[in-house]
Amino acid sequence: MSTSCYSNSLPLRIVLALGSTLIATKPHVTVLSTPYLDAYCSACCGPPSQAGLKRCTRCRAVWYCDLRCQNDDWSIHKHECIAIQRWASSAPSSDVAVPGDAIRCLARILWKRQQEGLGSDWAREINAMQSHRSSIPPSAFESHTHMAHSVVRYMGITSPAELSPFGLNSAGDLVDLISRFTTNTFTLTTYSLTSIGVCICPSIALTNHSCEPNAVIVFPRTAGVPQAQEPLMHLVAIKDIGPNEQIVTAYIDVTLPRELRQKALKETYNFACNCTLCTKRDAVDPRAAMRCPKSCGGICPVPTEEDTLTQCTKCKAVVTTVDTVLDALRIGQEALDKAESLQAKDSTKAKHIVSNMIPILISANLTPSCHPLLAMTRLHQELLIADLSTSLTQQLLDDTIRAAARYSAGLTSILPKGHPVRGVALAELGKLLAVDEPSPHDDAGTPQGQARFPPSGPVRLKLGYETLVKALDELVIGFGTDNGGGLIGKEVRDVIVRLEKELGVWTQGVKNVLEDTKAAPK
Ligand SMILES: C[S@@+](CC[C@H](N)C(=O)[O-])C[C@H]1O[C@@H](n2cnc3c(N)ncnc32)[C@H](O)[C@@H]1O
Repeated sequence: MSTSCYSNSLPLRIVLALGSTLIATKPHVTVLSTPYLDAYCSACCGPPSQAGLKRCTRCRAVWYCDLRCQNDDWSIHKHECIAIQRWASSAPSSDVAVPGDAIRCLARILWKRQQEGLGSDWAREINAMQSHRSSIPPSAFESHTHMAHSVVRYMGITSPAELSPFGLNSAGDLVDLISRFTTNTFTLTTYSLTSIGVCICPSIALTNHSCEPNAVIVFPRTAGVPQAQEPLMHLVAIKDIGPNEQIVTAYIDVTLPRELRQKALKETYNFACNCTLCTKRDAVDPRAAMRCPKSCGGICPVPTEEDTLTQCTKCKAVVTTVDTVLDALRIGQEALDKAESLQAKDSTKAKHIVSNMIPILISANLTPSCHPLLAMTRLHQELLIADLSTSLTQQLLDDTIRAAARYSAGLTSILPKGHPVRGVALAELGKLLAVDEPSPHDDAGTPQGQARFPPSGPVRLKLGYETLVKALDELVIGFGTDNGGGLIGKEVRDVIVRLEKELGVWTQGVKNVLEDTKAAPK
């Protein structure tokens, strides 16, 4: 595809190898989501050091690593601090004492624009971001207007005249800024891809979307980067990119099937995607696939309400359980939505829903990569990992490893090697396999074909080691080869070194026993 498809798209003249960092830049504005305000620094967006975070004593809502981070943020936080206190004083409950991240991010853009100057490069770059002001659908217009009211209230603006210092001549200009924000905002993530907030970065926002991206956006937190430059946002090539090829990233979760991707892109970004993945119809999409009803090893597309005739691409066996599969897909999606909404508030209930639903989806013959089974497995893994921190039992650890293995297997058939999501999932699985077992089971004498998963003892450690080596191979692509895969790459390397030592001890231990046995008097 040439560079000239969609107005400002990022041009590219040279060949770039996978794993290259194409851009590393600090976003213009970053904001943490409310649940993460006390867990990460509001300036560098890093996790707390051993000394913990320090709270702003005035608004008592935002936290910093130390005085240096607090000072770095003060020129904007001095406005924000007053706004948060004003908002909290009229909030109906403590749950909503701080406005959402979108409102806080928009206000930060406006304060920073005022500070930098309306004619500054900073302001020009924000103004140049694409807006859909003239073609916003009525539903989005309503939500933009609602957001505009909240921004004005949060910033303490009481008349249209008070908008002009921020470069806004009318309320319509604010709605326009909100449209730019919605179209160009990025998710702020940790070095291991947990979403913790939002950010605005006009240069990287020039990249267009594809559901089969050749580049990704990550925050690797590379060793040696001064704290004041963090969070540093990297655009990394995950495929070799040729001359005249457009750099494309994914705006949405590309593990979703076509229909859901199209819906999300239309609603938030106002376009119909016609990338290769959205237009190719010949192959079965693993995001919407089930196993052959005759278990021949082939797969079939899942049936839809419109197309109920589906058969195995290998042996041509026809699926006769169409109604069961359609029901499983429908209730699976409902259960996923419910469990996701409960994850933070009532994780026990969320886990109950997920662990009841997964066997139903598996028995409907869905492949591990099929939606909603893949998303459900990821959620299951997250919930189990959260439980592990409070009670580490062998049963729980093994269940978590099985969920992580199923999730990794599902991702492998969807995402290309080197995609950071794949690398992080493999790293998670490897790290789980490397956890000290509370009560290892005795696998000795189990015939090969019937070996249980996960294994115990040195076999498990070896599997963990191999998984982490594979993970590292992927992480150094997805998080950048030049920085060794960032902080997650370093973490994985540390566990690999530990396992090498432990496996060495095991091997040496076995050798010693063998030698002792040989040397023992008969
Ligand atoms: C973050 S901006 C990308 C940069 C934008 N093309 C520009 O000129 O500034 C997102 C907007 O670009 C357009 N866009 C991005 N990817 C596209 C695609 N694959 N097909 C059509 N339009 C796309 C849509 O209008 C979308 O709302």
